[in-house]
Amino acid sequence: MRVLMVGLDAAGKTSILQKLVKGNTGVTKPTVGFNVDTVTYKKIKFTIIDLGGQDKIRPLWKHYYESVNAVIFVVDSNDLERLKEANEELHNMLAEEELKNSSLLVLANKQDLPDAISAETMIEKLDLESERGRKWACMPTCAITGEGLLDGLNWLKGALLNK
Ligand SMILES: Nc1nc2c(ncn2[C@@H]2O[C@H](COP(=O)(O)OP(=O)(O)OP(=O)(O)O)[C@@H](O)[C@H]2O)c(=O)[nH]1
Ligand SMILES: [Mg+2]
Repeated sequence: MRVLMVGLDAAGKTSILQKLVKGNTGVTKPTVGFNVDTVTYKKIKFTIIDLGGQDKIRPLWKHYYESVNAVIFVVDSNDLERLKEANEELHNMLAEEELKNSSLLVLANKQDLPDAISAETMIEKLDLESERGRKWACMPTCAITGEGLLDGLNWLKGALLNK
């Protein structure tokens, strides 16, 4: 299963990939380009492509849309100022024809931080209910503890198999 992981810079994408692959997070640098790794969970092999989220390189995301089964959109739940920007980038991306049939998993990351909003609030802030006709879910995660990450893979597995 080919999964694209995107989201604004510093949302925690590379940390999430590290946690899933190595079991712990290390020091990360802003991703320029991409990281790719595979994780096998419940007999499903997930190839996760982690793209850099800095605004100048967001235009590169579209080069990876082809033959993607699902998109993971990671949001910093503690960065309330940039939720609007995250909303815009998410919906711009979902408007792309190539992603019409892909499932969407939103990870409300950094749940360990004091101002983090809940997954329910994230659904409202990102207008996810407007995504009719698409399989989507929003889950609370923490890259550092790994909270929610396997629940996310489990949901992706279900979304893939029920297609
Ligand atoms: N407290 C907390 N910090 C996190 C969490 N996830 C990531 N971070 C921190 O957030 C910062 C950015 O994390 P990255 O994983 O590099 O973010 P990214 O989304 O890959 O960023 P780009 O590559 O620039 O798009 C790092 O300092 C991480 O340690 C989390 O769940 N909780
Ligand atoms: Mg990164």
